[in-house]
Amino acid sequence: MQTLNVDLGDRSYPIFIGANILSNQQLLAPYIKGKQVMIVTNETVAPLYLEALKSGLKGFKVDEVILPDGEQYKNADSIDMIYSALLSKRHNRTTTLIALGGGVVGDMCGFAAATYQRGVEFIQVPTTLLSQVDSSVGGKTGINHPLGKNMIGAFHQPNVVLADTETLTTLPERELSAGIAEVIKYGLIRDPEFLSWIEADMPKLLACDQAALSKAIYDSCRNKAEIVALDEKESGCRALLNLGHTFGHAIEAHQGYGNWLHGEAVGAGMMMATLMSEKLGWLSSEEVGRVSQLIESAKLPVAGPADMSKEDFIHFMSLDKKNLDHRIRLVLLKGIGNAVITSDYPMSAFEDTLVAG
Ligand SMILES: NC(=O)c1ccc[n+]([C@@H]2O[C@H](COP(=O)([O-])OP(=O)(O)OC[C@H]3O[C@@H](n4cnc5c(N)ncnc54)[C@H](O)[C@@H]3O)[C@@H](O)[C@H]2O)c1
Ligand SMILES: O=C(O)C(=O)C[C@@H](O)[C@H](O)[C@H](O)COP(=O)(O)O
Ligand SMILES: [Zn+2]
Repeated sequence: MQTLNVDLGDRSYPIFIGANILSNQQLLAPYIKGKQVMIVTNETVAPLYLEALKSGLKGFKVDEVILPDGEQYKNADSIDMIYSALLSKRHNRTTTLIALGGGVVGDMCGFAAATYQRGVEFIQVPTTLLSQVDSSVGGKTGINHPLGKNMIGAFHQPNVVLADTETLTTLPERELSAGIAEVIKYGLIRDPEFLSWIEADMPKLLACDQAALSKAIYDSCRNKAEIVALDEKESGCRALLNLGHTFGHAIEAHQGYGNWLHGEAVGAGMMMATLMSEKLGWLSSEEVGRVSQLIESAKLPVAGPADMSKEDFIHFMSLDKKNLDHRIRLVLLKGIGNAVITSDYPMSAFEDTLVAG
């Protein structure tokens, strides 16, 4: 088992990465302050891992709420299901929520924890590659709105993250690829050495090789933990973790949540950010080719939906949370491993990218 720490002073917490750890009472119990526990999971994950998790919670009063499965259910109705379960089972402020699932479950569980009785504690037990490399770390929680992705939420850090790599053995291939999008992102924004490793070991990642996945998870979480420690609430460098997301969130919202997986939209979005960086003279055509080859090798899309117009992109991107002064702020690449956030670019370069996207 590997351990990382997210350094946030008296709110610091560990990330444990290893096989068959989600039923380990020694890892869970120290991060549950009271006697009550509410497990938040969904219809797909519950039959796979709920009983294993409960076996590591002996002596606690454990309840569970099983949500419908899908990005389209990352909404207020699902949050209300969690609140109703907590209230009907008389959970008080000493309760601890446990998110058992991917990023959708984790974001909603975290938001319910941030808001139930003005805030209770929670634990992340991520079970997709994407949630193990990204969503379970850093405290971004929330739900979608029809007008935009993740538009309602809160920053609320977990007490601990248990990334059980054994759970990835049941993950569909399409979901594995979606998680690799966020892994590639760390290499592109700040870690060129990691990017070279991803390129070389892509076949192992796609084959669900445990050693390769463990390294990808560790190095992704290391990158994310470093950024979160520097800029927890995204007033600066944390925005770089949004590479590809301004385009990608527009794709998800336009296509209807759940049609494009988040990681697929991010893959297409990172390609669009790369192409725009080339138009600004910041990337060479060889570098663009390298990024395209890498995203494609992960079985991810390298372009947006054919039925999405320039106006569709602008409609959703103009609502993005990073925007200031009515200018769309984009994370672009001034080189491989060198991301910047800017709204200072020629509109022609932006619009040409949207048309090509
Ligand atoms: N908070 C953050 O920092 C952050 C970061 C990245 C992404 N996100 C959010 O995360 C979401 C995407 O997360 P995701 O990619 O994990 O999607 P997801 O949560 O929808 O999970 C993907 C699918 O895999 C299923 N599943 C989960 N674990 C499984 C397992 N072990 N075996 C088999 N099936 C399993 C799920 O039920 C679902 O059908 C998006 O809403 C995105 O906005 C948040
Ligand atoms: O943790 C962050 O910060 C990220 O940007 C990680 C992203 O991969 C993730 O999709 C996040 O939810 C997007 O943030 P948002 O603020 O644009 O919703
Ligand atoms: Zn993301």
